Amino acid sequence: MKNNYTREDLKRIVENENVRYIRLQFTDILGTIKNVEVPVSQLDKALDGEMMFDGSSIEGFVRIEESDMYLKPDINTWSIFPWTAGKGKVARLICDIYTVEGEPFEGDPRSNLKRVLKEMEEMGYTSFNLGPEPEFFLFKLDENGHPTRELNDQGGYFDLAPTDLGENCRRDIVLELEDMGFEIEASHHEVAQGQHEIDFKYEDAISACDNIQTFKLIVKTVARKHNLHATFMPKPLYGINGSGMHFNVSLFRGEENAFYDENDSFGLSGEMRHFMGGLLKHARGFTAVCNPIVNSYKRLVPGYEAPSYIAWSGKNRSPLLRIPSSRKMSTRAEIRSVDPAANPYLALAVILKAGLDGIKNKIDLPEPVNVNLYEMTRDEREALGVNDLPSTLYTALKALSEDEVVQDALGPHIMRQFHSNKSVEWDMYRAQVSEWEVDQYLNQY
Ligand SMILES: Nc1ncnc2c1ncn2[C@@H]1O[C@H](COP(=O)(O)OP(=O)(O)OP(=O)(O)O)[C@@H](O)[C@H]1O
Ligand SMILES: N[C@@H](CCC(=O)O)C(=O)O
Ligand SMILES: [Mg+2]
Ligand SMILES: [Mg+2]
Repeated sequence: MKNNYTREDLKRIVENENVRYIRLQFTDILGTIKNVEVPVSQLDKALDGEMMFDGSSIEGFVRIEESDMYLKPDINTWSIFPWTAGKGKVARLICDIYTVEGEPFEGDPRSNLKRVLKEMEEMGYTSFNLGPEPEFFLFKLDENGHPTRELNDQGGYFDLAPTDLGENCRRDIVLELEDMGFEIEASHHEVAQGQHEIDFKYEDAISACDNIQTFKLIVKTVARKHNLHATFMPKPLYGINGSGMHFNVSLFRGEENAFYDENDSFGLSGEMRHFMGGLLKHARGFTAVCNPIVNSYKRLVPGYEAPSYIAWSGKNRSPLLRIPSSRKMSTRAEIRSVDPAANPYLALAVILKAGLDGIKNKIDLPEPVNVNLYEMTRDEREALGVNDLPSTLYTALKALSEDEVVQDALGPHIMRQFHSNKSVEWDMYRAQVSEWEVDQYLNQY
């Protein structure tokens, strides 16, 4: 979704399209999109990277004493929000964050991903590609406009109307996404009632993460217009599938997919096997980043097409990694644990770093597990050397503290802020008394 506009192009577009405001966007450590909105008269100043904001007001960024930060827009991310037609349109530019000293800010997830990508380039690769598969639920709003957990349809996987009442909403979402330059590959109802998936074409790491952030914004905005609430919460309802955001990834060297080898019996290169070996080795360490909220772990349980065990397969959907059957340019690894609560820039940084560590250290890829892991006993899994993914945010944070490669992928600033913020979240959660406990214990004890 990158364009190649010059400053002059933007000025012409502003004039022709009657753009009145520009949102300068960035993402904080927790994955939330932040905006500084400026009138279009400030376009030059913004493009010169001279717009300042107060970093101390952003969670996990900096202390009051060092709060001034600069927003440096990426001109290739210019886009007009299609729903702002009328009086005056609003456009956005996605920004990197710089310190007053003119250095990329180490707490900025987008700049941090660029740092890890440099390491990849030094190893001879030219791009890391990501095709994400974000899933979400559509729920009804109550009479006060607040979200409920009441589903608005009874549809199932690939069902068509009239059962799929969310279809009109999803179709509108796709149209708005296309207006913003997304190349939509597929859009369908997911396995659970009220659950949807829209897949867009893979792009290089930074553009793909920018796309995920834009995608979430558009899905939520359009759903509201249909009087629905779209949620990317990983497991909103007990007993049915949760929402994942599978990451399909590949490393390219120029026009060549470094994961593909036509001479290998599976069509997979040695680099890919080592990359996957690295992913498996660091899977426990990177889980806190890819599954960052308490609720993420309610999804990573057996039986709902989400992984709970560290293994790979070419066929089935119960392990952490799957190798979809397409080859040549589409040869890719699908990481099935990631969920849509993850900060995409951070999740991709830890995944890339884990894979590169596999290549650097020639980490061996174990044998695939082509049976349904959900149906195996712990002893059977242990006999195959299959470990568990962390089952709570607490165990995931502990595994993160023990994995230096994953910590390096975050850098010390993000690591410190992420870990302390998430530890507070866990402490708040563990003191709660849930309905399940009351139902189980109130009478019995
Ligand atoms: N070389 C590649 N590198 C990274 N991503 C790729 C590559 N080739 C294709 N993709 C992306 O992979 C994604 C494939 O999504 P698709 O829904 O087909 O996967 P799936 O795993 O079969 O679906 P599901 O898990 O929902 O059953 C798309 O975003 C596509 O653009
Ligand atoms: N919803 C499932 C994935 C279903 C699928 O394979 O598309 C998950 O939580 O990951
Ligand atoms: Mg899916
Ligand atoms: Mg998938």
